[in-house]
Amino acid sequence: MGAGMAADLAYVESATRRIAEVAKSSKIVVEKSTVPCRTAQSMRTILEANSTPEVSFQILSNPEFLAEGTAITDLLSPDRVLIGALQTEEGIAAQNALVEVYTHWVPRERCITTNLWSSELSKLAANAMLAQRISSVNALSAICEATGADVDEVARACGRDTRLGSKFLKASVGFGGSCFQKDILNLVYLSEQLNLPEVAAYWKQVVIMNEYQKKRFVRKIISTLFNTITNKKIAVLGFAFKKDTGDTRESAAITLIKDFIQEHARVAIYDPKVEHEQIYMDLSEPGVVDTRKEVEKHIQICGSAYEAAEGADAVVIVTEWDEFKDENLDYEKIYQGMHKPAFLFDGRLMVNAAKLREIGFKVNVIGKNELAGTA
Ligand SMILES: NC(=O)c1ccc[n+]([C@@H]2O[C@H](COP(=O)([O-])OP(=O)(O)OC[C@H]3O[C@@H](n4cnc5c(N)ncnc54)[C@H](O)[C@@H]3O)[C@@H](O)[C@H]2O)c1
Ligand SMILES: O=c1ccn([C@@H]2O[C@H](COP(=O)(O)OP(=O)(O)O[C@H]3O[C@H](CO)[C@@H](O)[C@H](O)[C@H]3O)[C@@H](O)[C@H]2O)c(=O)[nH]1
Repeated sequence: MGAGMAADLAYVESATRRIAEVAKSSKIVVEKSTVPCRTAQSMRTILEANSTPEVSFQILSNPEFLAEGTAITDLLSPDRVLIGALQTEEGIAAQNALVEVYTHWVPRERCITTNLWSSELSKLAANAMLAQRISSVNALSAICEATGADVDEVARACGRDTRLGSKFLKASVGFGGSCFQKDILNLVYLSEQLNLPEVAAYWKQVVIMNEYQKKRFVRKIISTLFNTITNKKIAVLGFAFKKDTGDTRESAAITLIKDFIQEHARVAIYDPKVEHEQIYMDLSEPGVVDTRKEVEKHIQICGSAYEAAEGADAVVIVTEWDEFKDENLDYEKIYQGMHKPAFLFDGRLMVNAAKLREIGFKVNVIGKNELAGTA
């Protein structure tokens, strides 16, 4: 039940049983992983069934909020540390003990204490709200492309309202990463289990919009390349789900490249960090292209953006690596090596389109229309 949506808690359960088995004295058990709301209840039932007058257990929820690429800064200087506990005398004592640990490097006012269920739900809620902002701005990016509004300008104008705030409003080819989709689907499943179908549908739309954004980008590329990419060479810059990490879990690049392969394009990939083996693994598709040899027929993994773009019909920026910015990459050189017309699709709003158009590129940026500013 819940396949593809619910969290698999088998290992949480077995770890809890193991703690119950081996504990010789009272313990505070801290949930760090992201779990469905009320997971601590099952843990408590297991632990309490094994407690004795000498050995008792307290469970705390202390969700991890670090983001990849900034993990150390996030650990050393978190916006907040959240610690949830049962609001019993023993629960609050355990909560205070963990607060004490954090106050060695985190100011006390940044440690938020709540009840256990608020803490578990807040982790899912924070990720759902962050992803929702991206889906909101991505939904607006489609309107921008159709009207001549510029999604960066819209995000800046909205973000200056202190009630909205400016962060996490960067339109993109879609959010990726191991957390957002999984955690939202977890929330959707929880809502369904709680017989709240409208709530479930509301959060599910964030994921649906994310999928739509990726498909929309692919469709735009195909239609711009005269409705076919068969045998055309597409250079994909970036494979990781975001910059400064080699992680590819749920990366938009995977969906995009699989679609390019499906449309019989030749795909050249460059990412500064991702391991080549990882790329082959991610692009294997059981029953379609299921061996590395099969994948190799469709893709070429390159050592630089220049190599990937050599002889390409289109360059597609998928990950926001700094080295793809126009002040860091020699786009003149890239242009020289490409088939003409040379198309560039910016899925991360990184390049100065006007500058690249001057070089000769046909530029397409998510959430921007070439005719912007004209009548
Ligand atoms: N990645 C992030 O940025 C991040 C941030 C905040 C919270 N989280 C949460 O932290 C948890 C872990 O995420 P992650 O990205 O580190 O996952 P991960 O897959 O990178 O790491 C999980 C680790 O657990 C090990 N493992 C898996 N099954 C095991 C088992 N049965 N016995 C022993 N070890 C086992 C794996 O080998 C791996 O080292 C998740 O709940 C996630 O939602 C992750
Ligand atoms: O304005 C933005 C911000 C991010 N992204 C994309 O969103 C995804 C996720 O980015 P980010 O949240 O920075 O990375 P994660 O490492 O997935 O971190 C998220 O997921 C973690 C795991 O739960 C949480 O701990 C973090 O707080 C939460 O930010 C990436 O593909 C980004 O490129 C955008 O498209 N536009």
